[in-house]
Amino acid sequence: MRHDPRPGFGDRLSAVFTAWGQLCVGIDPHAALLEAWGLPDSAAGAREFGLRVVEASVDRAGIVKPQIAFYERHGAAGYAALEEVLAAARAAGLLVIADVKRGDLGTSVDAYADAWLMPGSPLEADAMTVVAYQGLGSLDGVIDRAERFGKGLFVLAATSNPEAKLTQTARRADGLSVAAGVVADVAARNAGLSTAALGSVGVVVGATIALSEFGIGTEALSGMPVLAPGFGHQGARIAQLPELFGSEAQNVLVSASRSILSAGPAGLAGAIDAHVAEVAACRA
Ligand SMILES: O=c1ccn([C@@H]2O[C@H](COP(=O)(O)O)[C@@H](O)[C@H]2O)c(=O)[nH]1
Repeated sequence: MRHDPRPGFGDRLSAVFTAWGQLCVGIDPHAALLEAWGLPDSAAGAREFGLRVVEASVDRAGIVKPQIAFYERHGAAGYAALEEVLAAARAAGLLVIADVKRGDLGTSVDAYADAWLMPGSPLEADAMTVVAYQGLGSLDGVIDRAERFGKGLFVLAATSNPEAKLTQTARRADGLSVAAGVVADVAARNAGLSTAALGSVGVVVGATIALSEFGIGTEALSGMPVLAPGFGHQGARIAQLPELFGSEAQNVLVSASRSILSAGPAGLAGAIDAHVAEVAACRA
């Protein structure tokens, strides 16, 4: 029998769901939000913004998702700010998903995993988003690292943006849609790697899409964490969670950024509480 030195990400995620529910609070310091919050459009502003979201999330929600693009746009100083936000969130016990959407051939994408998942890395997170358009096999090294370090991965399958449909509903050589193929490949990898009820490799499925139009049945998502952006600002309603994901709604991370962040610093805690309550109400 295999000996797992660290608890798997799936197990940690399940514990967070039980303790705090399924809301994932986005940390997206858009320039417009920085202005609305009275913060400068700079690395210092993005740092302050991120730290305030972390502070408001503690004891209210269990998961945060920094969107790395909004730190990267400030260059090296943005990355330094991000390091502080990531460290503060992890030190506070929040589960941190780095929304970085990395993908490449094996050796290069492995280095991304070292950056975002390796214990002790300045950018260490608990999970990262990845892209499998070079084949799920290109992520073998990343998946191995995730398993070894007790970390998680979310592979883009059917994304929330409308422009994605043309590509993600295209047929692969095996007849599956690109989106359904990613889901099937992830399910196969989880089956081989984890005995946990919830695997450590999950998928990104937008809450704005109709799964059936992408050739995905909800049962295909069984046992895998599903990161679902698109709630709030992009139009999906949290109340639709059961209708969108059926029995697999229990595995969904309900991701919302602007619908929470637009409440401003004074309204932030209340907005998080309201989102948490809405998720809990439709899961009851
Ligand atoms: O399919 C996807 C994948 C990622 N995202 C990211 O999630 C947030 C959504 O922000 P909102 O303000 O709640 O719309 C953002 O960081 C996206 O880059 C996504 O929207 N869709």
